[in-house]
Amino acid sequence: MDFEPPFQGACKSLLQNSPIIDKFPEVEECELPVIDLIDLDSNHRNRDKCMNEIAEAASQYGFFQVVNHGISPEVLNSIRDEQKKVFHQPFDKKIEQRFLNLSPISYRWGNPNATCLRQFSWSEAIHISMADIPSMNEQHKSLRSIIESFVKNVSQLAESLAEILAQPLGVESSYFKDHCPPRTSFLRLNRYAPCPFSSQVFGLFAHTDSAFLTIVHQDQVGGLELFIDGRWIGVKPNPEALVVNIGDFFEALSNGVYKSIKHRVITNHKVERFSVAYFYCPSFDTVIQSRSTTEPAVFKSFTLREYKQQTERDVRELGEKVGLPRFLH
Ligand SMILES: O=C(O)CCC(=O)C(=O)O
Ligand SMILES: [Fe+2]
Repeated sequence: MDFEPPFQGACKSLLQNSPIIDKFPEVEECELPVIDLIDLDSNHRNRDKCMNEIAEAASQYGFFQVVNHGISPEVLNSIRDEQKKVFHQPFDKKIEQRFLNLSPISYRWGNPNATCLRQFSWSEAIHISMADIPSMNEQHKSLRSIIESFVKNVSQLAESLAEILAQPLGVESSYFKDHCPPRTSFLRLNRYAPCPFSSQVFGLFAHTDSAFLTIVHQDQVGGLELFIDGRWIGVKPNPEALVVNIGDFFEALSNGVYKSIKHRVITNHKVERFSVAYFYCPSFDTVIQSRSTTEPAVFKSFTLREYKQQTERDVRELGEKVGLPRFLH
């Protein structure tokens, strides 16, 4: 199929040099906490309870699901359809310098920096900076317009969740409006191709997200796994829900109270999988400083620029990001 990236060639030497793993151990599937956001309605008597549930899930699991999130099924289905169409374009087209008229390297596949099979990702992604959306190609009008609708909704959701999570930390209510202007976040369209080595290669290797929080719309194929209490757990897809996870910057801001949990995606032998992830991020010069009235700061303050530079260096030299441990006091 001419849309498929040459995954097999790219990870051939990694496959040869890696010890043969019979199979990834079977993981248990779990239902993440599901939080009904209808309760956030300002007059609702359950509003405080709902806010507590969000903060509790963020500190216990770092991951939760939300229903009644305000994004219509039509928008969610349309973005899935458009995403499918764009990934099913010829591979040669996708690797063109200015594919969709986005910044260079917006289209990514595999992992050119992988030094071992564990770091390879049998997937492709289009990483879209919010700042790039207005310049997207005219011939992809329908993709652009559905991205705009999705982003309009998901960015509001991200801001509300962030404000709720900020409250118990004593972070001023204007913090996110001030530091996360609309242009600084990212959208990532993911496609996980069927993989003949599904017992040995990941769809997306284990990582934490460089964001305040991430909101994921996944299809019903499944494959997302989280590392909780020393073991990997599979997330059972819920068609009504979006998945929310805490990223590194909220873990740092909250002085380790909210957890940025390692997660990965396993491949599927037969079917392709799609997901859309929205990364709620601050501007480059925002200083992220751990807030706590009672505990000493666990992390040194850093700007997003410093974090990104450190991450890029680690990926170049080690094949993967080290992340927050680099900034421990
Ligand atoms: O595909 C998923 O479910 C998760 C995607 C993800 O973790 C990411 O894009 O950072
Ligand atoms: Fe992620």
